[in-house]
Amino acid sequence: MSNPTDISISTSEHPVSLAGAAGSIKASLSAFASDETHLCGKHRLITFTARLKETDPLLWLQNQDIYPRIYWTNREGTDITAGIGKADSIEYDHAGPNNHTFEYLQHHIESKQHDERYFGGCCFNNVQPREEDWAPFKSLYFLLPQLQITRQNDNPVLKAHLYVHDGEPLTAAAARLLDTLENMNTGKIAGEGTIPDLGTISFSPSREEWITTCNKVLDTFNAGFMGKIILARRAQLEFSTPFSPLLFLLNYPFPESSTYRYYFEPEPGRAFFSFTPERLYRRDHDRLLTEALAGTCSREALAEDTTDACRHLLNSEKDIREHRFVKDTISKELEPICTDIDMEKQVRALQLNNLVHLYTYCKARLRPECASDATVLEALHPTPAVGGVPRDKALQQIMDLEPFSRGWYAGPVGWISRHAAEFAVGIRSALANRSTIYLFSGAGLVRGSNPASEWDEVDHKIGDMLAIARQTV
Ligand SMILES: C=C(O[C@H]1C=CC=C(C(=O)O)[C@@H]1O)C(=O)O
Ligand SMILES: [Mg+2]
Repeated sequence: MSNPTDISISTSEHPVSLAGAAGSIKASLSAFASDETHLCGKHRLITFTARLKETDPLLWLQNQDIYPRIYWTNREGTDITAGIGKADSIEYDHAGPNNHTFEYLQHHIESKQHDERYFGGCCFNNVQPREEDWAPFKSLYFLLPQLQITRQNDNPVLKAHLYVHDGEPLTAAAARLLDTLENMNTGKIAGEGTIPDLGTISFSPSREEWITTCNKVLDTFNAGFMGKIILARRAQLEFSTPFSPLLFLLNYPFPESSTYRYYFEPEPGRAFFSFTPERLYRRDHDRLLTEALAGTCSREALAEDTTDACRHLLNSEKDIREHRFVKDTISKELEPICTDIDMEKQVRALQLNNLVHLYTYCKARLRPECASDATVLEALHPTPAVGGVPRDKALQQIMDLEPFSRGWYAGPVGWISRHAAEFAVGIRSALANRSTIYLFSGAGLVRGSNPASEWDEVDHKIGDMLAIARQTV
């Protein structure tokens, strides 16, 4: 077979209901698969799209019983996708340095003949053995959904991906997709479902252990070995019965907030999700957007309003130093791979619901030979907002000092296509395994950090997720 080319078929010009969209896609799909001129393997991916009347992708997803299930909202809320099923995927599961993982991803995305997005994520560091709860997540797992609702700038569409695998007859691939379309629920939502009662919560490390570990780290700063390190905590929540982790997204109380919403559920009840405010980067061909985000103040800690929290943060010498490590490292890492690096001079305050962060925006142009996601991922991940300075020493310390594996926590999560990508940093995140949910968040330690305040900072960072779990939102 020569290189198959990919095509896109639009099935409805005017917005229609979900059932109408599914019907027109089924009709186009059947017509396509029964056309003999298509049987010669000319096409690898055929994308069918139908415009939809107003549809909420998250409510649609909640109503579907087809896995994997994924969900993505960018920080601005202008780019939303909910997807089900696996048309194609890029999966890799071998321990080793992350640059191998990134190159594997690059090699596979580059070989595609189409520009559709693959959604997924990767491990923070790919060398640490992971607990069994992480098993379905792999070193790297990106997938092209079989069916998805995408809403960009308030224009929802239903998309179906007919993907013909090597050696597979077109009719078999079409039958698979048709089956998913038949099983897609187009009816009314059966009711939201509720989060069951929260039983126990335990923290790893304990507060006492955290303080001891932080003090050890502060000694390494005084000895001059290290500049910054981010230590994370894990909270283990046990519920009375298993439930759908999607309820965390459905119950998120701040739909207008400046956070990404990311959800990846490879198997029923086993999901990784994140309400992260932090962009790793956005790439469109050679144009790159990235940022430094580090340094935190909570409204609660000040018992004052957001304006005061912003003012406090912009005058906090320790937080500015904590932020500076990230800003300087990003500039240094971009230098060899970019031109036109435009890193804002002035640091700003980014307001979330209960927290304020220091934030610096950066844009740059990738050099032609560097315009690939493997190059950008290797350069930027992990920034000293989640790793430390110097990077390798910090990564080793994190593995030595944290009493759990990070898995996908703080790893790059998002989507990638041939010429574009957007990755968020998977912090303020959770791993769900039926009735157990692990929450992850961390804090940046620099010389002068106070271990007890850093413990409280992490409490505030997981505050929204804990409130959902306790049903006190
Ligand atoms: C590592 C996390 O937050 C980072 C991002 C913003 C502010 C941070 C801080 O002030 O410590 C952290 O560097 C996390 O939430 O898990
Ligand atoms: Mg901090």
